[in-house]
Amino acid sequence: MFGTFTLILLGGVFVLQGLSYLFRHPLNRFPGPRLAKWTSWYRAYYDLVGQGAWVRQLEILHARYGSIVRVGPNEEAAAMRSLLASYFSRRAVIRRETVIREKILKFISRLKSFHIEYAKPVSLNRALQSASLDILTSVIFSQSFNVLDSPAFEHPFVYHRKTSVLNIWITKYLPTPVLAAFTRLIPRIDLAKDAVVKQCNIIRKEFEITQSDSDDAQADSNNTLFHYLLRRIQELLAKPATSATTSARLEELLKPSRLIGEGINARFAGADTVANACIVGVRHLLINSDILKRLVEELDNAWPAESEPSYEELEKLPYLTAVIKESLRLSHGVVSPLGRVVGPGEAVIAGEQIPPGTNVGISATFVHLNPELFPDPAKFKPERWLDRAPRVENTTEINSDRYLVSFSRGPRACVGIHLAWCELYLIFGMLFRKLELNLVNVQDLHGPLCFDDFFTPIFTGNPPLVFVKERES
Ligand code: HEM
Repeated sequence: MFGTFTLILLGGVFVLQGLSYLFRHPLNRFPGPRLAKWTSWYRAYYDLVGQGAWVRQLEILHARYGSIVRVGPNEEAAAMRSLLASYFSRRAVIRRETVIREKILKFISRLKSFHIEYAKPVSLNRALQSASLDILTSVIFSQSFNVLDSPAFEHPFVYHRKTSVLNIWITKYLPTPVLAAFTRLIPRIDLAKDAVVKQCNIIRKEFEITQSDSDDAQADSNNTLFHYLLRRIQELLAKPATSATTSARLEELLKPSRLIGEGINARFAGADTVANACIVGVRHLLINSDILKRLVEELDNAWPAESEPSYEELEKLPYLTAVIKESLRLSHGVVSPLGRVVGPGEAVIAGEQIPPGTNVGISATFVHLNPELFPDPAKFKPERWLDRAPRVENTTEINSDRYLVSFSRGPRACVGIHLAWCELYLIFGMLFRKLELNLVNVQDLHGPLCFDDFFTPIFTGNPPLVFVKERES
């Protein structure tokens, strides 16, 4: 009896709070679906039941309500960061170039022997995902995950990717016990969770080894992410001028759970994003022979058979650069709107005053596919990045680097940007200089390239299948 009464009381408070929120909230003047103003389960429906359909729903909402849409009760979407930024600085990345190059050579050699080993064409998406995971893990950890060694590029860390990322939305909305029951009920999700847990365990182990190996932590040659973070935080703590507050903050960063978390974060932030840019770029190159021909010509001229240009030399190639920018534009980076909090003062967005404290977010897709910024936006056109017309006053600048927001902008932008660029130059450069990819399913690749929104996009539809041959130099 008492229990029922408490439930009714709690339910009443919840409904009253909801109603007052609904009618008195300062964001009420912004249009949007009624349900979304009241509960974040509106979005959860598209994330979970629609399995990555949120960005598609946002397109519909923008078409219906205009450029600003209220999509949640309050949503329109340091020290560790600066340490990560210096670990991934341009100079540090260039120092690790040989490690990246080695993994790409391994990738290329696996592609070359694929049809002899398996008597079938290579499915490129998984191959590229495997390569990017091995490159990243070999750069930041003492050993790479070596998924490139797996038969037919089907390592579980790559194979279960889609179901693994569904966990992002499940963990966002469900409390842990419900989540545990849910994953056990659906074996596919359980398997994917297993793949994620295994990767987290490898990273945890890597941290424990680094920690126990404290003498080596001083050695410059030991350049893993954990060695670097432990060494730098300890150096900062040892500085005589460090205040008590700063020390407390640094001690907090030294906690194993925090550091392991950063390793896991880097693993999941830095592999699929690079793979996606490659998946999009390679696919478009394979179905646009003129673009491919121009790229290969540029590479052949800059790269005689007997030499291996460095990343810094490849960066100077204009067409290769344009191909990479176009691949980044159409792969978007992160497609879920990235949340930022307005403040301390008001902000003006699309001509509207937004109160401080409001969570706002814009998906990179709406920028990258805006025809006013990128004319004919769905088309893969590297030429748009070359010989851009000078900006005419009071007009929108078109095809501008300013609107290439795959890495986001400002203080929360990607810390791995230099590593990503280096990987992309070397992957695109080496792949198309060294190999000939003969597409066997051209009919599957025409039509728009669609994706599901799992924070980063998961591209749907059939992947390119290719037979690979070494190019004659
Ligand atoms: C084409 C490749 C990449 C793209 C498009 C990309 C995009 C992004 C974006 C948009 C963010 C901001 C997320 C937010 O605001 O919450 C981000 C954050 C981040 N990225 Fe990347 N990224 C790429 C590659 C990498 C690589 C190679 C690494 C290396 C580990 C990396 C590590 C990170 C980390 C650690 C963060 C979180 C930074 C923070 O906590 O503020 N990313 N990335």
